[in-house]
Amino acid sequence: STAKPQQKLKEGNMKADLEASLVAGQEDFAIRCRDVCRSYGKLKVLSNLNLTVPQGQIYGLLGPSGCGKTTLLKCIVGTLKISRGHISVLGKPPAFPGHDVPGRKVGYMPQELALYNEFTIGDTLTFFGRIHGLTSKETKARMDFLIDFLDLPQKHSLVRNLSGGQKRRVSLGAALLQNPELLILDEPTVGVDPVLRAKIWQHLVEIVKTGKVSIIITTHYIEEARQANVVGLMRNGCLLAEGPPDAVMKQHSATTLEQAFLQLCETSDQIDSKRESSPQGGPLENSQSFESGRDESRPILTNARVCCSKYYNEQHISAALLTATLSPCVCSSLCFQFLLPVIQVSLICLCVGGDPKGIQVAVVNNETSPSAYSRSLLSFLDNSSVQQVPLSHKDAFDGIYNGEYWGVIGFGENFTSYLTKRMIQRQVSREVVDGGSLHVWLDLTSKMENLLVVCSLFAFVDNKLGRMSYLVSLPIKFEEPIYGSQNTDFTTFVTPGAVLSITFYLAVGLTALSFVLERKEGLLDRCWVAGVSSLETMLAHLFSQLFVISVQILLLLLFILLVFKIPNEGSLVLVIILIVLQGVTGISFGLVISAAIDDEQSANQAALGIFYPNLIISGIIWPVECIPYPLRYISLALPQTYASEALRCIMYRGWGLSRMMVWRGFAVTLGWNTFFIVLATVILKLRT
Ligand SMILES: Nc1ncnc2c1ncn2[C@@H]1O[C@H](COP(=O)(O)OP(=O)(O)OP(=O)(O)O)[C@@H](O)[C@H]1O
Repeated sequence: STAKPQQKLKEGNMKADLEASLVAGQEDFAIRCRDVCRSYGKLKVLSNLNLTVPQGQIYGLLGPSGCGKTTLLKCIVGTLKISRGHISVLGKPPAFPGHDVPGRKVGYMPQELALYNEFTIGDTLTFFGRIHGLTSKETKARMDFLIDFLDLPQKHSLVRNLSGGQKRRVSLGAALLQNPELLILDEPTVGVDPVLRAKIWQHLVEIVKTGKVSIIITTHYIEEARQANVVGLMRNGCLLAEGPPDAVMKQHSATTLEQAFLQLCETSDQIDSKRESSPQGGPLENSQSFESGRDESRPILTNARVCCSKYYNEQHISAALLTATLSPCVCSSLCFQFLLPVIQVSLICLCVGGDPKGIQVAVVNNETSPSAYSRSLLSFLDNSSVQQVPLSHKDAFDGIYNGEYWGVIGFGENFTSYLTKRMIQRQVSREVVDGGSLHVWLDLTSKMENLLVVCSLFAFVDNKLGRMSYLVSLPIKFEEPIYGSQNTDFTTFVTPGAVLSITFYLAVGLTALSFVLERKEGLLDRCWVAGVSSLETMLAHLFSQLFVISVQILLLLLFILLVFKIPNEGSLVLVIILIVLQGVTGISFGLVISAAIDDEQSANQAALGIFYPNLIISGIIWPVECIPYPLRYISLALPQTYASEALRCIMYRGWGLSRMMVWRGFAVTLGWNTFFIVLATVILKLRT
C-alpha cells in the first residue's frame, strides 16, 4: 500500500521535470491538447491526452501501431471531432470561425497517400498550389525545388506509375509546397530509403530554425525522432512522456529512445495491473470515461469553409477541383464513359422490341388440292419470322408437346370451299365458319413469340384476301393513328425511358464512386485541411459529372435519332434539357449515397440495389398502367416515371411545355434534384 503513493510521487516529479524542461524559455506553443478524448463508437482511442507542440520546434510523436497517433493528428487538423477536452492549433481550436486552420497556414500529409492517381507529379503540385493560392511562378519554383529535394522522378510522371515510396514523397511535397507555418506529417518517412530519410529530417530541422515553422511528425523509426526538439511517447491513447529526447532518455537512464520507451511501457503496465487488481478501479479508468453511446467515427468534413477566402482565389480552387474531379474521366476511362451509354442504348434498340426471327411453327394442311386456298395463304406468311414445318396432325402435336414448335397452324380438308361459302353466302352454319377458319394452337409460355405468330396471320389474311378481307375480318376498324405510326414498335416505347434511365444510373454510379473513393483515399481530408469545403468539392463533382453526361447525352441522341431512326416530333432543346436534368438527378442522388456511405462496396451495392426496382416500376419497360394500384402510386412518385412520359410526349407527340404531361415531367425532375441536393447537404451536416 506504501508503493502506490511513492509511485504517484515519482510520476508527479517526472512530469514536473519534463514540463519544466519543455516550457523553459518559451511561452508560445503551436499546438496544445488538454484532456483530449476521442472514440470510434465504443472503441476508446484517445484518453485524457495532453500534448504541447512548442512554437518553432519539431515534435516527434512516437508510439506503437494502433495507439491513436493518426486519430490525434486528425483531431488536431479538425477532420475528426473530439468528445472531450480542448485543442488549440496556432492559437484557436481547429475549424474555429475566422481561424486559419484549416487553410494555407497548415501543411498536412495524411497517412493515406491522398493523391489523384491520374495526375502527374507536376499536376499534383500545381493542383495544391492553386488551392493554396500560389501564383504559377511560385508553384513552379517550389515544384522544381521539391522534385530535386525529394529526389522525385520527372514532373510529367504519372502518380499511378510511381513506387510506394515515391508516392509518399510526392505526398510530402504537397504538404511542404506552400511553406506552411505548421506542418502535420503522418509517417512521412515510411518507405523512404535511409539517405533520403536523413535528408528529409535535415530539411525539417532547417526550416524550424527560423522559429516560424512548427512541425508535428509521427514515425515508426523511433531513433530518427532524436532529431526532434520534443518527443511524445504515446501508448493506448495516452501520452506516457513528453520532452526533449535527451531529457526523456536521461529520465529513464536509457541510451536510446527505444529503451526509454520500453521502460515507460513496462512502468505503465505495472501501474495498469495494479489498477486492475484494485476493486474500485484506478484513475485511468475514471479518466477514460467517455460519453457512452455516442458514435464519433464520422468525419467533420462538412464544417463551413473557414476563413480561407482571404487567402484563396475562389476561381483557382474551383478550376483546380474541376480538373481534379474530372481527371479520372479525362484520362483512362474517358472513352469508356462516353461510349458506355451509346453501347447500352444501341443494345436496347437492337435487342428490345424487335420482331422475333425463325420461330418454328408446325403446319397441318389437310387440303390436298394444289389449287387450295390454304396453300397460297401459307405462301404469304413471313418466312423470316415464322418457319413453317409441314407435318401430320400427330407429329405436329407431338412436336409442340416436346417443345420443338411454338405453335400449330391447321387447315381443315374443306377450308377453301367453306371459306368461299363464308364470303359469298349471307348466312352460314357454325360448321362452315369453323371449317373455313384457320386453326391455331399455341404454346403460350412465351407470349411474345406467339403474339408474332398471330400478327403474321392477321397480316397474311389481310394481304391475301385484299379487297375481300373485310368479309372475314373482326368488326373492328383501326383508322389512321392520331399520333405515331402503324409501324410503331415496342422499341419506340422503351427508348425514351431507357435513355433517361441510362443517363440517371451512370451519373449515380460515377458520382457515388468517385466521391466515396476520394474520401477513402484521404483526398477529401487533405483538401479540407487545405481550406476547401465539402460543398465546394460536391459542386466540383456536380459540374465535372455534368460535363461527362453532356457528352454522353450528345452521343446518345446522335445514335437514337440518326442511327436507330427513333422519331422526334418535338423540340430537341426540350429533349436535351430533360435528359440533362435527369442526369443531374442521378448526380445528386449519387451525392446522397456518398454522403451517407463511407466505402465504395456499399456505395455500389446501394446504387445497384435501387437499379432494378426503379427500372421496373418507373414504367420504362412496361407501361405504368399495367402496374397494380398500390405500387402504381409509388411508381408515380419516382424520379423517372413522369419524366419518361414527358419525354415520350415531346418526342412522339411533338408536345411542348404548355402540356401538363410535359411540364409535370420537368417539375418532378426539378423537385427530385432539389430534394437530393438538400438531403445530401443535410446528411453531411448531420455527420459533423
Ligand atoms: N474510422 C475508424 N473506425 C473505427 N476504428 C478506427 C477508425 N480509425 C482508426 N480506428 C481504430 O483506432 C485505433 C487507433 O488508430 P490510429 O490509426 O489512430 O492508430 P495509429 O497509432 O496511427 O496506428 P499506425 O501507427 O499503425 O498508423 C486503432 O485501433 C484503429 O483500429
